[in-house]
Amino acid sequence: MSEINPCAAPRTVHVGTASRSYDVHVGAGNLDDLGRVVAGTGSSRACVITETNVGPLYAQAAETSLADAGVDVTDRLVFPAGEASKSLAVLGGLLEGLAERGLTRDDAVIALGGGVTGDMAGLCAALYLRGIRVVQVPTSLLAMVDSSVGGKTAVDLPAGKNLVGAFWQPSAVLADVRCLASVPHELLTDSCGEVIKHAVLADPALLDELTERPLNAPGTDEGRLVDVVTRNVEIKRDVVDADERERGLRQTLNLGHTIGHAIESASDFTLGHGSCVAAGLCMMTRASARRGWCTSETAARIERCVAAHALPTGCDLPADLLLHYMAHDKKRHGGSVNIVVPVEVGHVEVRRATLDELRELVELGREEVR
Ligand SMILES: NC(=O)c1ccc[n+]([C@@H]2O[C@H](COP(=O)([O-])OP(=O)(O)OC[C@H]3O[C@@H](n4cnc5c(N)ncnc54)[C@H](O)[C@@H]3O)[C@@H](O)[C@H]2O)c1
Ligand SMILES: O=C(O)C(=O)C[C@@H](O)[C@H](O)[C@H](O)COP(=O)(O)O
Ligand SMILES: [Zn+2]
Repeated sequence: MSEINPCAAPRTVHVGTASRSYDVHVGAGNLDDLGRVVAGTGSSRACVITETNVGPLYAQAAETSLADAGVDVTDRLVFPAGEASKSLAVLGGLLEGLAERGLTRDDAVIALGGGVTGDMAGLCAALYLRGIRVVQVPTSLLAMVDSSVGGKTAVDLPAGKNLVGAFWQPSAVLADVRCLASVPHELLTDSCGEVIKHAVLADPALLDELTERPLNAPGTDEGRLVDVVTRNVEIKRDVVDADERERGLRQTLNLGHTIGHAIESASDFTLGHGSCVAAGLCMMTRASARRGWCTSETAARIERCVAAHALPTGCDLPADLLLHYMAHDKKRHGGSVNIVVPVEVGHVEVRRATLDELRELVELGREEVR
Protein backbone atom coordinates (compact mmCIF):
# COMPACT_ATOMS: atom_id res chain seq x y z
CA MET A 1 0.00 0.00 0.00
CA SER A 2 2.81 2.42 0.69
CA GLU A 3 5.33 3.94 -1.67
CA ILE A 4 8.97 3.79 -0.67
CA ASN A 5 10.00 7.26 0.40
CA PRO A 6 13.74 7.71 0.88
CA CYS A 7 12.97 10.84 2.94
CA ALA A 8 11.27 8.88 5.73
CA ALA A 9 13.87 9.80 8.33
CA PRO A 10 13.89 7.53 11.41
CA ARG A 11 12.58 8.92 14.71
CA THR A 12 13.04 7.95 18.31
CA VAL A 13 10.47 8.50 21.05
CA HIS A 14 11.64 8.06 24.62
CA VAL A 15 9.21 6.42 27.04
CA GLY A 16 9.88 6.85 30.75
CA THR A 17 7.37 4.85 32.79
CA ALA A 18 7.80 4.38 36.53
CA SER A 19 9.08 0.80 36.09
CA ARG A 20 11.29 1.17 32.98
CA SER A 21 12.59 3.68 30.43
CA TYR A 22 13.08 2.71 26.79
CA ASP A 23 13.23 4.02 23.26
CA VAL A 24 10.72 3.45 20.49
CA HIS A 25 12.52 3.52 17.12
CA VAL A 26 10.25 4.32 14.18
CA GLY A 27 11.60 4.13 10.64
CA ALA A 28 11.26 2.73 7.14
CA GLY A 29 13.62 -0.17 6.46
CA ASN A 30 15.06 -0.17 10.00
CA LEU A 31 14.37 -3.86 10.76
CA ASP A 32 18.06 -4.32 9.88
CA ASP A 33 18.84 -2.36 13.01
CA LEU A 34 17.15 -4.84 15.36
CA GLY A 35 20.38 -6.61 16.35
CA ARG A 36 22.03 -3.36 17.40
CA VAL A 37 18.94 -2.36 19.41
CA VAL A 38 18.73 -5.75 21.18
CA ALA A 39 22.46 -5.84 21.88
CA GLY A 40 22.02 -2.36 23.37
CA THR A 41 19.62 -3.78 25.96
CA GLY A 42 22.45 -6.00 27.26
CA SER A 43 20.88 -9.25 26.03
CA SER A 44 23.26 -11.99 24.96
CA ARG A 45 20.67 -14.45 23.58
CA ALA A 46 17.30 -13.89 21.99
CA CYS A 47 14.29 -15.98 21.04
CA VAL A 48 11.93 -14.65 18.38
CA ILE A 49 8.27 -15.32 19.17
CA THR A 50 6.08 -14.86 16.13
CA GLU A 51 3.05 -16.36 14.38
CA THR A 52 2.31 -18.25 11.20
CA ASN A 53 1.60 -15.24 8.96
CA VAL A 54 4.37 -12.89 10.06
CA GLY A 55 7.12 -15.46 10.72
CA PRO A 56 7.66 -16.44 7.07
CA LEU A 57 7.79 -12.76 6.07
CA TYR A 58 10.12 -11.17 8.61
CA ALA A 59 11.62 -13.65 11.12
CA GLN A 60 14.65 -14.50 8.97
CA ALA A 61 15.56 -10.83 8.52
CA ALA A 62 15.12 -10.22 12.25
CA GLU A 63 17.31 -13.20 13.18
CA THR A 64 20.00 -12.28 10.65
CA SER A 65 20.20 -8.80 12.13
CA LEU A 66 20.46 -10.28 15.64
CA ALA A 67 23.22 -12.69 14.64
CA ASP A 68 25.13 -9.95 12.78
CA ALA A 69 25.12 -7.90 15.99
CA GLY A 70 26.60 -10.83 17.96
CA VAL A 71 23.37 -11.88 19.69
CA ASP A 72 23.03 -15.66 20.00
CA VAL A 73 19.70 -16.64 18.34
CA THR A 74 17.68 -19.65 19.54
CA ASP A 75 15.15 -21.57 17.44
CA ARG A 76 12.14 -19.33 17.00
CA LEU A 77 8.74 -20.05 18.56
CA VAL A 78 5.78 -19.85 16.17
CA PHE A 79 2.09 -20.03 17.12
CA PRO A 80 -1.05 -19.92 14.91
CA ALA A 81 -1.94 -16.38 13.81
CA GLY A 82 -5.14 -14.82 15.14
CA GLU A 83 -6.95 -13.73 18.28
CA ALA A 84 -7.89 -17.35 19.12
CA SER A 85 -4.25 -17.88 20.07
CA LYS A 86 -4.51 -15.32 22.89
CA SER A 87 -5.26 -18.20 25.25
CA LEU A 88 -3.79 -19.76 28.38
CA ALA A 89 -3.14 -22.96 26.39
CA VAL A 90 -1.01 -21.26 23.73
CA LEU A 91 0.70 -19.15 26.39
CA GLY A 92 1.64 -22.34 28.28
CA GLY A 93 3.18 -23.83 25.14
CA LEU A 94 5.30 -20.73 24.56
CA LEU A 95 6.53 -20.73 28.16
CA GLU A 96 7.53 -24.40 27.81
CA GLY A 97 9.35 -23.44 24.63
CA LEU A 98 11.38 -20.77 26.41
CA ALA A 99 12.34 -23.27 29.11
CA GLU A 100 13.33 -25.90 26.50
CA ARG A 101 15.62 -23.33 24.89
CA GLY A 102 17.17 -22.59 28.28
CA LEU A 103 16.58 -18.84 28.19
CA THR A 104 17.94 -17.05 31.24
CA ARG A 105 17.40 -13.66 32.80
CA ASP A 106 20.27 -12.33 30.66
CA ASP A 107 18.28 -13.06 27.50
CA ALA A 108 15.43 -11.46 25.58
CA VAL A 109 12.19 -12.40 23.90
CA ILE A 110 11.57 -10.69 20.56
CA ALA A 111 7.85 -10.13 19.96
CA LEU A 112 7.61 -10.06 16.15
CA GLY A 113 4.08 -9.49 14.89
CA GLY A 114 0.83 -7.65 15.46
CA GLY A 115 -0.93 -6.89 18.72
CA VAL A 116 -1.73 -10.54 19.38
CA THR A 117 1.97 -11.45 19.27
CA GLY A 118 2.94 -8.42 21.35
CA ASP A 119 0.39 -9.27 24.04
CA MET A 120 1.33 -12.99 24.09
CA ALA A 121 5.10 -12.66 23.91
CA GLY A 122 5.00 -9.74 26.35
CA LEU A 123 3.09 -11.84 28.87
CA CYS A 124 5.53 -14.75 28.37
CA ALA A 125 8.39 -12.39 29.13
CA ALA A 126 6.60 -11.05 32.21
CA LEU A 127 6.02 -14.56 33.61
CA TYR A 128 9.04 -16.59 32.56
CA LEU A 129 11.62 -16.65 35.40
CA ARG A 130 9.41 -13.91 36.93
CA GLY A 131 10.44 -11.57 34.16
CA ILE A 132 12.94 -11.38 31.33
CA ARG A 133 13.43 -8.67 28.71
CA VAL A 134 11.08 -8.27 25.78
CA VAL A 135 11.79 -6.21 22.68
CA GLN A 136 8.64 -5.39 20.77
CA VAL A 137 8.87 -5.47 16.96
CA PRO A 138 5.34 -4.52 15.85
CA THR A 139 4.40 -5.42 12.27
CA SER A 140 0.76 -4.25 12.12
CA LEU A 141 -0.16 -0.56 12.21
CA LEU A 142 -2.19 -1.18 15.36
CA ALA A 143 0.80 -2.72 17.11
CA MET A 144 3.05 0.16 15.99
CA VAL A 145 0.75 2.92 17.22
CA ASP A 146 -0.62 1.26 20.33
CA SER A 147 0.01 -2.25 21.66
CA SER A 148 3.83 -2.30 21.48
CA VAL A 149 4.07 0.71 23.80
CA GLY A 150 3.03 0.97 27.43
CA GLY A 151 3.51 -2.57 28.70
CA LYS A 152 -0.01 -4.00 28.77
CA THR A 153 0.18 -7.74 28.04
CA ALA A 154 -2.67 -10.23 28.18
CA VAL A 155 -4.51 -13.32 27.06
CA ASP A 156 -8.28 -13.71 26.77
CA LEU A 157 -10.64 -15.96 28.73
CA PRO A 158 -13.97 -17.28 27.40
CA ALA A 159 -15.55 -14.65 29.70
CA GLY A 160 -13.91 -11.78 27.84
CA LYS A 161 -10.93 -9.94 26.41
CA ASN A 162 -7.56 -9.54 28.13
CA LEU A 163 -8.79 -10.89 31.45
CA VAL A 164 -5.40 -12.38 32.42
CA GLY A 165 -2.31 -10.25 32.05
CA ALA A 166 0.42 -8.12 33.51
CA PHE A 167 2.03 -4.75 33.08
CA TRP A 168 5.48 -5.52 31.67
CA GLN A 169 7.30 -2.78 29.83
CA PRO A 170 9.48 -3.65 26.85
CA SER A 171 13.20 -2.91 26.94
CA ALA A 172 12.96 -1.38 23.44
CA VAL A 173 10.49 -1.10 20.56
CA LEU A 174 11.41 -1.13 16.87
CA ALA A 175 8.71 -0.24 14.34
CA ASP A 176 9.57 -0.57 10.65
CA VAL A 177 6.69 0.89 8.60
CA ARG A 178 8.02 -0.97 5.54
CA CYS A 179 6.53 -4.10 7.13
CA LEU A 180 3.09 -2.57 6.51
CA ALA A 181 3.55 -3.17 2.77
CA SER A 182 2.52 -6.81 3.29
CA VAL A 183 -0.53 -6.04 5.47
CA PRO A 184 -3.83 -6.80 3.68
CA HIS A 185 -5.88 -3.64 3.12
CA GLU A 186 -8.72 -4.63 5.46
CA LEU A 187 -6.26 -5.16 8.31
CA LEU A 188 -4.65 -1.79 7.70
CA THR A 189 -8.13 -0.29 7.80
CA ASP A 190 -8.88 -2.11 11.06
CA SER A 191 -5.76 -0.67 12.70
CA CYS A 192 -6.89 2.86 11.85
CA GLY A 193 -9.50 2.54 14.64
CA GLU A 194 -6.81 3.03 17.30
CA VAL A 195 -5.16 5.85 15.33
CA ILE A 196 -8.49 7.71 15.28
CA LYS A 197 -8.93 7.00 19.01
CA HIS A 198 -5.57 8.65 19.76
CA ALA A 199 -6.48 11.65 17.60
CA VAL A 200 -9.80 12.06 19.45
CA LEU A 201 -7.97 11.82 22.78
CA ALA A 202 -5.22 14.31 22.13
CA ASP A 203 -4.84 15.78 18.65
CA PRO A 204 -7.81 17.56 16.99
CA ALA A 205 -5.63 18.65 14.04
CA LEU A 206 -4.63 15.03 13.40
CA LEU A 207 -8.30 13.98 13.46
CA ASP A 208 -9.19 16.52 10.80
CA GLU A 209 -6.13 15.64 8.72
CA LEU A 210 -7.10 11.95 8.86
CA THR A 211 -10.63 12.82 7.71
CA GLU A 212 -9.24 14.78 4.76
CA ARG A 213 -6.59 12.20 3.93
CA PRO A 214 -7.54 8.77 5.30
CA LEU A 215 -4.49 6.76 6.26
CA ASN A 216 -5.77 3.67 4.44
CA ALA A 217 -6.11 5.49 1.09
CA PRO A 218 -3.94 4.14 -1.73
CA GLY A 219 -0.53 5.80 -2.06
CA THR A 220 0.06 6.71 1.59
CA ASP A 221 3.83 7.02 1.60
CA GLU A 222 6.36 5.83 4.16
CA GLY A 223 7.16 9.37 5.27
CA ARG A 224 3.55 9.96 6.33
CA LEU A 225 3.40 6.55 8.01
CA VAL A 226 6.55 7.35 10.02
CA ASP A 227 5.02 10.72 10.99
CA VAL A 228 1.66 9.29 12.03
CA VAL A 229 3.15 6.33 13.93
CA THR A 230 5.56 8.65 15.74
CA ARG A 231 2.79 11.09 16.69
CA ASN A 232 0.64 8.23 17.99
CA VAL A 233 3.51 6.84 20.06
CA GLU A 234 4.06 10.32 21.55
CA ILE A 235 0.36 10.57 22.46
CA LYS A 236 0.43 7.17 24.17
CA ARG A 237 3.80 7.90 25.80
CA ASP A 238 2.44 11.07 27.40
CA VAL A 239 -0.29 9.01 29.05
CA VAL A 240 1.68 5.96 30.19
CA ASP A 241 4.57 8.05 31.51
CA ALA A 242 2.10 9.86 33.75
CA ASP A 243 0.14 6.76 34.81
CA GLU A 244 1.74 3.40 34.05
CA ARG A 245 -0.70 1.29 36.10
CA GLU A 246 -3.97 2.80 34.93
CA ARG A 247 -4.91 4.39 38.24
CA GLY A 248 -6.26 7.49 36.53
CA LEU A 249 -5.24 9.13 33.24
CA ARG A 250 -4.44 5.82 31.49
CA GLN A 251 -8.09 4.83 31.75
CA THR A 252 -8.70 7.34 28.95
CA LEU A 253 -6.86 5.01 26.52
CA ASN A 254 -9.91 2.79 26.88
CA LEU A 255 -11.96 5.27 24.83
CA GLY A 256 -14.24 3.18 22.60
CA HIS A 257 -13.30 -0.05 24.37
CA THR A 258 -16.12 -0.57 26.88
CA ILE A 259 -18.57 -1.21 24.04
CA GLY A 260 -15.76 -2.14 21.59
CA HIS A 261 -14.40 -5.08 23.59
CA ALA A 262 -17.96 -6.36 24.05
CA ILE A 263 -18.58 -6.17 20.28
CA GLU A 264 -15.29 -8.00 19.67
CA SER A 265 -16.17 -10.88 22.02
CA ALA A 266 -19.83 -10.98 20.98
CA SER A 267 -18.87 -11.17 17.30
CA ASP A 268 -16.67 -14.16 18.18
CA PHE A 269 -13.68 -12.17 16.92
CA THR A 270 -14.97 -12.08 13.36
CA LEU A 271 -14.49 -8.29 13.64
CA GLY A 272 -10.99 -6.93 14.27
CA HIS A 273 -10.08 -5.04 17.44
CA GLY A 274 -9.64 -1.66 15.73
CA SER A 275 -12.99 -1.93 13.92
CA CYS A 276 -14.72 -2.72 17.21
CA VAL A 277 -13.01 0.24 18.90
CA ALA A 278 -14.17 2.48 16.04
CA ALA A 279 -17.76 1.23 16.38
CA GLY A 280 -17.60 1.53 20.18
CA LEU A 281 -16.20 5.05 19.89
CA CYS A 282 -19.00 6.18 17.56
CA MET A 283 -21.68 4.57 19.71
CA MET A 284 -20.36 6.16 22.90
CA THR A 285 -20.04 9.50 21.12
CA ARG A 286 -23.59 9.41 19.76
CA ALA A 287 -24.91 8.39 23.18
CA SER A 288 -22.92 11.24 24.75
CA ALA A 289 -24.43 13.71 22.29
CA ARG A 290 -27.92 12.44 23.13
CA ARG A 291 -27.17 12.81 26.84
CA GLY A 292 -25.85 16.35 26.33
CA TRP A 293 -22.30 15.39 27.39
CA CYS A 294 -20.90 16.53 24.02
CA THR A 295 -22.28 18.46 21.07
CA SER A 296 -23.79 16.80 18.02
CA GLU A 297 -21.05 18.55 15.99
CA THR A 298 -18.39 16.70 18.04
CA ALA A 299 -20.19 13.42 17.40
CA ALA A 300 -20.46 14.17 13.68
CA ARG A 301 -16.79 15.20 13.46
CA ILE A 302 -15.63 11.90 14.98
CA GLU A 303 -18.02 9.83 12.90
CA ARG A 304 -16.88 11.56 9.68
CA CYS A 305 -13.31 10.42 10.31
CA VAL A 306 -14.37 6.84 11.12
CA ALA A 307 -16.57 6.71 8.00
CA ALA A 308 -13.81 8.20 5.83
CA HIS A 309 -11.72 5.13 6.72
CA ALA A 310 -14.64 2.80 5.87
CA LEU A 311 -14.67 1.59 9.48
CA PRO A 312 -17.97 0.61 11.16
CA THR A 313 -19.76 3.43 12.97
CA GLY A 314 -22.00 1.14 15.02
CA CYS A 315 -23.25 -2.42 15.49
CA ASP A 316 -26.61 -4.10 15.76
CA LEU A 317 -25.68 -7.02 18.01
CA PRO A 318 -28.31 -7.52 20.74
CA ALA A 319 -27.85 -5.27 23.79
CA ASP A 320 -28.18 -8.29 26.13
CA LEU A 321 -25.22 -9.97 24.51
CA LEU A 322 -23.10 -6.82 24.71
CA LEU A 323 -24.15 -6.31 28.34
CA HIS A 324 -23.07 -9.86 29.17
CA TYR A 325 -19.50 -9.03 28.10
CA MET A 326 -19.50 -5.51 29.53
CA ALA A 327 -20.40 -7.00 32.91
CA HIS A 328 -17.02 -8.81 32.80
CA ASP A 329 -15.10 -5.64 31.91
CA LYS A 330 -11.99 -5.44 34.07
CA LYS A 331 -12.81 -1.81 34.83
CA ARG A 332 -15.95 -2.89 36.67
CA HIS A 333 -16.41 -1.54 40.18
CA GLY A 334 -19.29 -3.22 42.00
CA GLY A 335 -22.35 -2.69 39.83
CA SER A 336 -20.68 0.00 37.69
CA VAL A 337 -18.28 0.02 34.77
CA ASN A 338 -15.92 2.83 33.75
CA ILE A 339 -16.85 4.59 30.55
CA VAL A 340 -14.78 7.15 28.67
CA VAL A 341 -16.87 10.08 27.48
CA PRO A 342 -15.65 12.22 24.57
CA VAL A 343 -16.57 15.67 25.87
CA GLU A 344 -14.95 17.33 22.89
CA VAL A 345 -12.21 16.35 20.46
CA GLY A 346 -9.02 16.52 22.53
CA HIS A 347 -10.83 16.22 25.88
CA VAL A 348 -12.37 13.07 27.38
CA GLU A 349 -13.61 12.21 30.87
CA VAL A 350 -13.77 8.89 32.73
CA ARG A 351 -17.15 8.33 34.41
CA ARG A 352 -18.99 5.39 35.91
CA ALA A 353 -22.15 3.85 34.52
CA THR A 354 -24.33 1.16 36.08
CA LEU A 355 -25.19 -1.80 33.87
CA ASP A 356 -28.68 -0.36 33.39
CA GLU A 357 -27.19 2.98 32.32
CA LEU A 358 -24.84 1.13 29.97
CA ARG A 359 -27.79 -0.60 28.34
CA GLU A 360 -29.38 2.82 27.75
CA LEU A 361 -26.12 4.17 26.34
CA VAL A 362 -25.87 1.22 23.93
CA GLU A 363 -29.43 1.86 22.74
CA LEU A 364 -28.83 5.62 22.43
CA GLY A 365 -25.57 4.89 20.64
CA ARG A 366 -27.45 3.07 17.90
CA GLU A 367 -29.57 6.11 17.09
CA GLU A 368 -28.63 8.76 14.60
CA VAL A 369 -27.70 12.11 16.09
CA ARG A 370 -29.83 14.99 14.87
N1 LIG B 1 -1.43 -4.22 24.79
C1 LIG B 1 -2.06 -3.18 24.31
O1 LIG B 1 -1.88 -2.05 24.77
C2 LIG B 1 -3.00 -3.35 23.16
C3 LIG B 1 -3.44 -2.23 22.46
C4 LIG B 1 -4.30 -2.42 21.37
C5 LIG B 1 -4.65 -3.69 20.98
N2 LIG B 1 -4.18 -4.76 21.68
C6 LIG B 1 -4.51 -6.12 21.22
O2 LIG B 1 -3.92 -6.29 19.93
C7 LIG B 1 -4.69 -7.23 19.18
C8 LIG B 1 -5.00 -6.64 17.82
O3 LIG B 1 -3.78 -6.36 17.16
P1 LIG B 1 -3.63 -6.59 15.59
O4 LIG B 1 -4.73 -5.95 14.86
O5 LIG B 1 -2.23 -6.26 15.23
O6 LIG B 1 -3.90 -8.15 15.52
P2 LIG B 1 -2.99 -9.39 14.99
O7 LIG B 1 -1.75 -9.47 15.73
O8 LIG B 1 -3.91 -10.58 15.02
O9 LIG B 1 -2.68 -8.96 13.51
C9 LIG B 1 -3.76 -8.85 12.60
C10 LIG B 1 -3.52 -9.73 11.36
O10 LIG B 1 -2.48 -9.11 10.60
C11 LIG B 1 -1.46 -10.06 10.32
N3 LIG B 1 -0.22 -9.31 10.21
C12 LIG B 1 0.40 -8.58 11.17
N4 LIG B 1 1.45 -7.94 10.66
C13 LIG B 1 1.51 -8.26 9.34
C14 LIG B 1 2.36 -7.90 8.27
N5 LIG B 1 3.34 -7.02 8.42
N6 LIG B 1 2.13 -8.44 7.05
C15 LIG B 1 1.08 -9.30 6.85
N7 LIG B 1 0.22 -9.66 7.82
C16 LIG B 1 0.44 -9.14 9.05
C17 LIG B 1 -1.54 -11.05 11.44
O11 LIG B 1 -0.98 -12.30 11.08
C18 LIG B 1 -3.03 -11.13 11.67
O12 LIG B 1 -3.61 -12.02 10.75
C19 LIG B 1 -5.92 -7.53 19.99
O13 LIG B 1 -5.75 -8.75 20.65
C20 LIG B 1 -5.97 -6.39 21.00
O14 LIG B 1 -6.62 -6.76 22.18
C21 LIG B 1 -3.36 -4.62 22.73
O1 LIG C 1 -2.68 0.81 26.73
C1 LIG C 1 -3.79 0.97 27.23
O2 LIG C 1 -3.95 1.31 28.41
C2 LIG C 1 -4.99 0.73 26.42
O3 LIG C 1 -6.09 0.73 26.96
C3 LIG C 1 -4.84 0.51 24.96
C4 LIG C 1 -5.99 -0.24 24.31
O4 LIG C 1 -6.03 0.15 22.96
C5 LIG C 1 -5.80 -1.76 24.34
O5 LIG C 1 -6.78 -2.37 23.55
C6 LIG C 1 -5.78 -2.40 25.70
O6 LIG C 1 -5.36 -3.73 25.62
C7 LIG C 1 -7.10 -2.40 26.37
O7 LIG C 1 -6.86 -2.51 27.71
P1 LIG C 1 -7.76 -3.40 28.68
O8 LIG C 1 -7.15 -3.11 30.00
O9 LIG C 1 -9.16 -2.92 28.54
O10 LIG C 1 -7.59 -4.80 28.25
ZN1 LIG D 1 -7.36 -1.17 21.91
